[in-house]
Amino acid sequence: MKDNNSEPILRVDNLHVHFKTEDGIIKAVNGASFELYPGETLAIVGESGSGKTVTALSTIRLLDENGWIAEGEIQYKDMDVLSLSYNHLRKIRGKEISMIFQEPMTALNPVYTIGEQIMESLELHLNMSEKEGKKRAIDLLKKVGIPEPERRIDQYPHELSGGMRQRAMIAMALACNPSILIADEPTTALDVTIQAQILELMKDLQNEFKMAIIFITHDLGVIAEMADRALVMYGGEVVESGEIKTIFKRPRHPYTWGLMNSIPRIDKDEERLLSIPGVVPNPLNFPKGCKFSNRCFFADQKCVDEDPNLEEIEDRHFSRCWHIDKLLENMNKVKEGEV
Ligand SMILES: Nc1ncnc2c1ncn2[C@@H]1O[C@H](COP(=O)(O)OP(=O)(O)OP(=O)(O)O)[C@@H](O)[C@H]1O
Repeated sequence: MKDNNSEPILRVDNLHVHFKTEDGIIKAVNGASFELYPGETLAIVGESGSGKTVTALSTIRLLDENGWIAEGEIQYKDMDVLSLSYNHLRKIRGKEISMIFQEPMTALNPVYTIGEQIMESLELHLNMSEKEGKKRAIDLLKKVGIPEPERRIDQYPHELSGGMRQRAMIAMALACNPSILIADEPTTALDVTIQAQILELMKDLQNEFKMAIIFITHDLGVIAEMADRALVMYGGEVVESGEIKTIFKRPRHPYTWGLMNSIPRIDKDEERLLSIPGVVPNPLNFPKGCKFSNRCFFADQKCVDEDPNLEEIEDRHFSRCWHIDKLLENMNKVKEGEV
């Protein structure tokens, strides 16, 4: 949980990330800014291609070879990330800022045992002896809920079930007690029961390890319980940001509202699913005005012509929309059953 008095541990300001492709320059992130506070969970939400992963990975400059940070500032603790040497960056990656992914096999090496992989990280970053490392690895496997850790430590990734592999990857990511964990769709590939267990585990570990989490997901439903704040991204831009409770109670961007309406409600007799028509715009050729204008119920000529700024619409709640008034009117109509 966020400590309101603390300084941010990570600050990203006006981040622009580009990729060179045969078809031209892809503008994947277009001016994203955010802060991350110690111990909090910040969700980055949006459909596929909205720039969530690239934004998060840019914080440790982990971009594909054809990509670069075209503009912006990134500050981690008192360090200017964009001017760090490669050696310095390597010390931060995996130790202070670590990652887990949707597919654990991206992070786990199939030819080494789970124990060897955790111990390697401990040796590399913390200079631990083999004996100390093994003890810590067993302890970590226990913490992430892997039964019989003394035996499992000698198993290879393919010998574990999907849920257990996810737990092993989490153990590896937490080995050096990071201050930030980037979790990129960590539960998307798992069935609902295992998904709930992994989310619960992450919350417990966050309390124990006092780390901040950047939780990337396309599913607003997942973050309701998990996150303190959210950035909603569309077309490489933040279109709404704020406390998670505020965003769920009072969404102030038509895109967020659309995402919320795509969550099936089990507490309603009649399930109402208004999914968002159309697809995310091509990053080689964004519309001139608001990037969401061609899919928005409320768009008019102004939206097509002029790109709105991200404005603070109430305390620490930001939205990038010309027509919050129309959105509110419509939300009320839906609430009253008129639409
Ligand atoms: N190496 C690359 N070369 C070209 N384009 C890329 C590269 N990596 C990412 N992109 C593009 O950048 C945009 C943002 O990608 P990103 O992976 O951040 O989206 P996302 O919101 O995380 O979606 P997903 O959930 O599908 O990963 C997309 O249009 C993607 O195709």
